[in-house]
Amino acid sequence: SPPTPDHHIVPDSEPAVPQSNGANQKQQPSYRQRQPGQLPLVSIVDDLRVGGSRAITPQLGSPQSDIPNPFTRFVNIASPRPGTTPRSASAHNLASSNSNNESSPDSNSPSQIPSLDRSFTLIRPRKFQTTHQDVQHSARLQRKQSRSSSRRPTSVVRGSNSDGGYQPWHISPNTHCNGGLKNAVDSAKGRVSRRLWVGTLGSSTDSFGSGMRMSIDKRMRDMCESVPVWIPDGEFESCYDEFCHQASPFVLWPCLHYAVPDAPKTKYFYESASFKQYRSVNQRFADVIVENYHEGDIIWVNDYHLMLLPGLLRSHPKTALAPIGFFLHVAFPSSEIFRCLSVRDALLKGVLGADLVGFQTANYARHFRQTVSRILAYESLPKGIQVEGPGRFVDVGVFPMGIDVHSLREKKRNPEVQYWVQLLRQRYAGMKLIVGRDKLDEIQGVRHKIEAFEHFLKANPEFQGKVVLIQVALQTTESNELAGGVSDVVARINSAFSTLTYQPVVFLHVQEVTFSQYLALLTVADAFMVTSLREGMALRTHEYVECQEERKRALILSEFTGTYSYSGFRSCFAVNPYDTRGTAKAIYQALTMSDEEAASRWQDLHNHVVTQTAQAFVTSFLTRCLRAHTEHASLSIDPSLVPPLDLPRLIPKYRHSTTRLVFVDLEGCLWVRDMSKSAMIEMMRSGKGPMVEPPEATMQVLEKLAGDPKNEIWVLSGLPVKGALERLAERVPSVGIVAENGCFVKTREIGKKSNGQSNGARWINMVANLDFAWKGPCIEILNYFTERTPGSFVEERATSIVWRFWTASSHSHYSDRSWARRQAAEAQNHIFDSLGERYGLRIVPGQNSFLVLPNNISRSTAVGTILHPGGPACSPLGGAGRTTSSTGGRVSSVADPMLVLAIGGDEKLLRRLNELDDAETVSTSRRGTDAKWKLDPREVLGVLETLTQVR
Ligand SMILES: O=P(O)(O)OC[C@H]1O[C@H](O[C@H]2O[C@H](CO)[C@@H](O)[C@H](O)[C@H]2O)[C@H](O)[C@@H](O)[C@@H]1O
Repeated sequence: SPPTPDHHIVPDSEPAVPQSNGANQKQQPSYRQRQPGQLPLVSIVDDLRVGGSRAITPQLGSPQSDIPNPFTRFVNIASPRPGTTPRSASAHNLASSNSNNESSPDSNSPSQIPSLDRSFTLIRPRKFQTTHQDVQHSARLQRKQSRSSSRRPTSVVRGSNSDGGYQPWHISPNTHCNGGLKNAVDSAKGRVSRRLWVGTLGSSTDSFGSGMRMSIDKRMRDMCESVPVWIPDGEFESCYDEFCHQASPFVLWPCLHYAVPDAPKTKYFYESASFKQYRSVNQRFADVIVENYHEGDIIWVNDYHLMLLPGLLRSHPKTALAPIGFFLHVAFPSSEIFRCLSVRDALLKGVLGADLVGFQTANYARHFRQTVSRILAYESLPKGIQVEGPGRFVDVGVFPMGIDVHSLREKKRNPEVQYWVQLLRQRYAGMKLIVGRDKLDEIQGVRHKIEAFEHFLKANPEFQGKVVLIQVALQTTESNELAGGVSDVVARINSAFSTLTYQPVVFLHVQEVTFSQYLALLTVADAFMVTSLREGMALRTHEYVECQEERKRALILSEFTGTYSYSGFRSCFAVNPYDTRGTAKAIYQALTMSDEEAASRWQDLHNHVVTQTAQAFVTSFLTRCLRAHTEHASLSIDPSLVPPLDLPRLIPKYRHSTTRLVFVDLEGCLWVRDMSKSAMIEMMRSGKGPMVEPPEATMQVLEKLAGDPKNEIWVLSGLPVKGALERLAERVPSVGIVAENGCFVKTREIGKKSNGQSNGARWINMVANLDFAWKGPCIEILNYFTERTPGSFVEERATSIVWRFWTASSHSHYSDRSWARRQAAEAQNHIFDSLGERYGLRIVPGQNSFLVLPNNISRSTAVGTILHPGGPACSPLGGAGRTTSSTGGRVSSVADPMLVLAIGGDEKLLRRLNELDDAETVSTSRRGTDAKWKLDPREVLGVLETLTQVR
């Protein structure tokens, strides 16, 4: 068997290279043809639910933290298509052309003039609400919508058309529906030129006739960059209210937030039909997307309501090759919790239809990887999941959502906000205000918060009459307020501590507060308090920090929120919401700290808020999605479609090129089937490298090739310098060598100096200035896994570490190998989580081993240095500082090669070289490839031998 196939998939931080490759033209997604540096155009499909009209259920909408409705957290990002320039009509025009009856509470404010950047509400006139029952139904649905309508960029609502004039429907601005995701995507407009939001219309649509649907479809598309998904009311309710939200039976929302079910509920859930409706809703989304998809689009699916959608799209012929991203805005629990879901396999497989799965924090991402590995038995690597079967790889990444600071600053300047600031200051003069805003859901810990406040008042009587908790709450279901016991606790505190002029808890429903009033509250607050038992992020804390620019007061934050996991937020007062006494103590500390301490804490928080922005979130997610897709696209190309190397075509080109640069892999290519596996293992284990050297045939071919003055030959290897490569360098000094996957480069010796000494060819350390403090802890982790994995061992190299987890002989039991692979996956996750980010490491998986090395090092980076003068700093092996090679500042002596020939299995490198005009790239991998040609590794020596004879 060949020497260890050293790590051919070499992902690193460099952006994927767009390319055009004749051989695979049909497979090339069109986005590759876009201009360099230009992101594909974005079509955002967003929350379009009908209902939630503010006329009926006015909402508090936070333009920052609230993201579009679950059903609309779906962004379809597309390349610009000729002739589809979006219309630039403003929403104001839109509204006035359809109706002069806007009922927005904010519509008097000049800053609320509608624009396309805002949400819209399509309002159906009263005339259509024909029966009492209909009105009731509409109101009920709209109340349900209210939990998320504040996040909709657009909604269609049954509302009142108060001027009495008849319009089939009209659009009015919905300033409450200014979703965070929409803001984020809008604010990244410079990079994403077109979007299409896809979402549901929300409230009851069963009675909408086909004519009305068609005109809504048209208006949505023409004016709002949106496409509605029409879902029957019953199906919507079952999917959203039952499968997505209901606490009993145990379904998605509680599960993702660690609410463990009790047995009877779980049993009931097995029999529940709501999953069928969930699937059907996901299918309806898939149908609409397929209908609207054009090659070059990126599809971005948002949140837990649409977990099956990526898989459905991947299995449809039209979207099978599309770039698909999935982002989960909420938490993802430990595998021990997720495995309680009876439909766990289907949900995970659905999500894995994406090219990229994104999470808010590293913990959620790790939980997901572990869950997939444990439940589906797929290989879980730090970079993502190796999906079995079709040979796909799915990237898993962390993309913390943030707020659009600029847009919030603009909203703060609204005179209405200032008006309310003054009013609140007068009203609560001499008192301290604690503000909170939460979904009224047990998981957001509102009851815990109020109980802690009660404890605080009891323990600190001097604060009685002097501190008010203003709690804004968004009711999510009709019963959970009572079930959570929140009203009871509020009533208890207020009856115990109220006086004629003082009420300790002011409890408001979101609908009772305008956004301006809310911003005013954030501005005057002495503390903001979040006590979620679990939460994806908690961006309302970011809004609070931004609103406190002047006062710089405290943030009291649950340690179970995604926000808290970011170091910038460690300057809050962290609380464990289950610990009432501890939380009460934090309230006391927050209200009594000195101004200096407050300012210093706030500064840390603020630094984080302005760095982790919505724009950064959108840009990094989309860029990574595209990159992941590009990398995966070549893997999923059917290898049989890549033509075998056409030697008769290559030879004339080779003959007529007077300067040739040849890159060829050593292991698995120049060196195949020569060393027995046991000899190789022995060599690695004992470090007795010099005892083994590449086969004689390899040496001879290299000698002949390098002996041709027209050639510059580079051998690429994952092996360490010591051993086989040293022997190769001695035997064929005129060959350049890249060792340890790019950590070392040996320049070529090109003749002897007059004194008979060599011209100074030397080994160059490409990573001399890097911090290698990670090696100790990494070896420690691997030693632990070595003890549990028979036959495995750690191989320490100068700049990297290899763990060989499978060295057993062929008669070992299969289960031993799968055990070893599981251990390897666990070990990789462990190393990645504890050391990866801190030290900038990456892990490159091989068949029976994996390699840990610095992030910015790869064969492709080393080849970049060879090709381009003035590349990254290099220093001599063992030495420090910068140096130049023997060729006077550049590693290669060929300034402008007429032919670049690359043969090997490093897909990233081949793809990069494809960019060069005169490159012939040949893949020896059995997988799909973007290389121009493929070649059986056993034929490589023969091909090179033939080239040595070309005259
Ligand atoms: O109420 P749902 O329809 O179930 O939607 C769930 C919540 O979605 C949004 O919050 C989530 O995303 C936020 C931004 O990424 C994140 O900060 C938060 O922690 C997540 O839960 C929305 O903002 C909430 O109002 C919804 O309840």
